[in-house]
Amino acid sequence: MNNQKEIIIAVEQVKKYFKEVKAVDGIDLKIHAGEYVALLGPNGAGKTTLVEMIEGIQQPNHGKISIKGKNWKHHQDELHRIIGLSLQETRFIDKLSVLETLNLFAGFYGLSKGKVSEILDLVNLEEKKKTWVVNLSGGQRQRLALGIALLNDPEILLLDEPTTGLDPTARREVWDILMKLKNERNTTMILTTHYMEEASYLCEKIVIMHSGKILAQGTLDELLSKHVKGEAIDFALDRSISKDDLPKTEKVIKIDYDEDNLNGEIIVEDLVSYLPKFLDVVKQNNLNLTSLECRKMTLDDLFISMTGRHLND
Ligand SMILES: Nc1ncnc2c1ncn2[C@@H]1O[C@H](COP(=O)(O)OP(=O)(O)OP(=O)(O)O)[C@@H](O)[C@H]1O
Repeated sequence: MNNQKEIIIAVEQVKKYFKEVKAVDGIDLKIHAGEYVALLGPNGAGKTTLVEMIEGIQQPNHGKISIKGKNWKHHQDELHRIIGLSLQETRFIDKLSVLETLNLFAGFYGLSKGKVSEILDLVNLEEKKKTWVVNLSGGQRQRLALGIALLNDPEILLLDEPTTGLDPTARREVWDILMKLKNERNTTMILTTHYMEEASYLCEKIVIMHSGKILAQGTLDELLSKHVKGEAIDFALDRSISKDDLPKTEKVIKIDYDEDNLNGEIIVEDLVSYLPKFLDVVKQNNLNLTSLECRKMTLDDLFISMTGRHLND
């Protein structure tokens, strides 16, 4: 579907090395107008470095980034006008209120008071407009940073870990604002995140990064159907059993069982036919299950299968 849409950001063979550290190591990426894209990966994957090169804050050692056919070297002012960004840690002036802070940034763009009140409403900070920034919660600070990024109605929004460190409710509030933007405007967004739930919920395109490279990219369904097969049974027992006693059929993809910790994971092609056989073994051996979870495969399973690590390790 996106093939017909304009490519708004093109990253070609981009590298950024810091001495021997290959922070970004040969990335190609095309982003279409109106697309929400997640750069998902663990600490040190290169997400911030990549997004900062798209933001013009860092320059690549190699390769090319073009945004609507323009580049940071020759079209800085035009790019500043169409991009809104929120860095990993936004520093505010503590003893300015929310309203004063937004007015300050609105002044840089020559925007009206009407615009500031529209943004206060959009990021749900109307009730906090007289509160000093220093007294805001983490979630409210992030929403203020998002409000500043949205002041000039950017076509492209670049967010570096907009919900890291927030509790689930505060995270959800940020997601609601971003979904509202997606439904009401044609904003293109790139966000970096460690959270697979955030990438899956918000973004149609998920780019999985590791060690400066893209491991895989696509929609959630594409990634899962292409790279991870089966369904998982995660279990824990009250007493030990030999791994050899667990049922093996042609439908089993993988069995992991830790005899010391009495827990394991079985990946199977057909959960409905396998589960009764597994429960029979539990019963025949007079064992009790202390936990049992049957689940679909996730992006974390994909990441483990490709790197041997969890996304959040
Ligand atoms: N200015 C710098 N000097 C030296 N090394 C750097 C610099 N900036 C980043 N790096 C290194 O480059 C690698 C990628 O860092 P980057 O911050 O882009 O990763 P990230 O995926 O955003 O991680 P996080 O999720 O922790 O923010 C890391 O190994 C980091 O230590």
